Amino acid sequence: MSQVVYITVEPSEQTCVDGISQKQSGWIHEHLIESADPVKGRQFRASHHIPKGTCLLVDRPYAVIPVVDEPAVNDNLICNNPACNRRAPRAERYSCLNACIQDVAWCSSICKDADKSRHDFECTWLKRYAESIRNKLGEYEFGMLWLIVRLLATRHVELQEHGSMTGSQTRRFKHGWEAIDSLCGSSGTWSHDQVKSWTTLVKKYLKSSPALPHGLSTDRILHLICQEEANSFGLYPRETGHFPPPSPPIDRGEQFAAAVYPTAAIANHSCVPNIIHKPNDEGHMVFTASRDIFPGQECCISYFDLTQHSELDSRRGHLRKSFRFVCHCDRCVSEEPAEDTVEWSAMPLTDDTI
Ligand SMILES: C[S@@+](CC[C@H](N)C(=O)[O-])C[C@H]1O[C@@H](n2cnc3c(N)ncnc32)[C@H](O)[C@@H]1O
Repeated sequence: MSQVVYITVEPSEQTCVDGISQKQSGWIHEHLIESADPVKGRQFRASHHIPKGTCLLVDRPYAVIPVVDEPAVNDNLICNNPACNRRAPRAERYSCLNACIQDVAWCSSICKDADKSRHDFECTWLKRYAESIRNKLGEYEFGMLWLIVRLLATRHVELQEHGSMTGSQTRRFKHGWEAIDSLCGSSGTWSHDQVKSWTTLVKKYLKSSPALPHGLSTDRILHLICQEEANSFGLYPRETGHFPPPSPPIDRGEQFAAAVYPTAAIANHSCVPNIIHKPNDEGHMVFTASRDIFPGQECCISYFDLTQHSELDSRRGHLRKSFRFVCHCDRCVSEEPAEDTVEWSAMPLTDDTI
């Protein structure tokens, strides 16, 4: 293996200065702890005072896909080696010899070689299905299915390297496939019609086969889609979560990738977030405290650009539609007119309400 591939370092051994990761793997601030909320589920809390500007988390994606228009000519396409994820400018790119899809490229021959076993897992599937999925179902569905294939590819590499899934008993947070396995989201989270449509996609495109040898049941893959849809991040070049929104507003830029992060996925949403998040140049998700956070306080990000939805109805409507939950952040609860309290929380998350 070359020096740019996976470097596995215990989180405690790593340092983070001014929001910049010093290592290739994940890092978690010692005062950021996991706890549980009866309504929201898992959450991050501060165990001690965390000063504004503190870097809290640098998390490496378990799987990431590029999301760009016209990949062949787009300089924002990222290197497909998951240990790199840096931009792969057109002039310096290495493509797949099997010519699977143009979205797959590496920034150097070292990255291409280092990514061989992971890409081999997805290559036949991409060659066989990518074009027809894109033509029939569009870019969103293709991206979702490809991200699932990449989750399975990383699991495949993890199994090859360790023989079994590595345990997290000695760590503060689960990692690897074990962390992906424990992500929230199930068929109960999504509408009946949505689950029915995903079931059809799983049977058609994601069943275990020689083209996609994952060995998992169709139910498990359906569950993985439900988890991925509740936990994946869009990657934008600039920060998300400034509150109050600065004037003029900060445009977070155009999405260039989508990813699933094992630890960052624990962060709940708040419409008055105390964490700003942004991917670094290697696609690692970096959390930074946007104000002082006091012991016991929940640490939250914003799941969307807060300048796009300022009123309570607009914010809650957006979260219900895109993420299928009723926001119970401090700001939404405090802005609820008394008579609305029952209405919002009693409203079922069925298709006709979104
Ligand atoms: C990315 S996960 C966050 C971690 C999650 N709480 C867990 O248990 O793993 C997103 C899910 O957390 C819950 N959630 C996040 N923010 C919330 C909020 N402001 N109000 C209510 N539920 C929230 C919703 O169930 C949502 O689907």
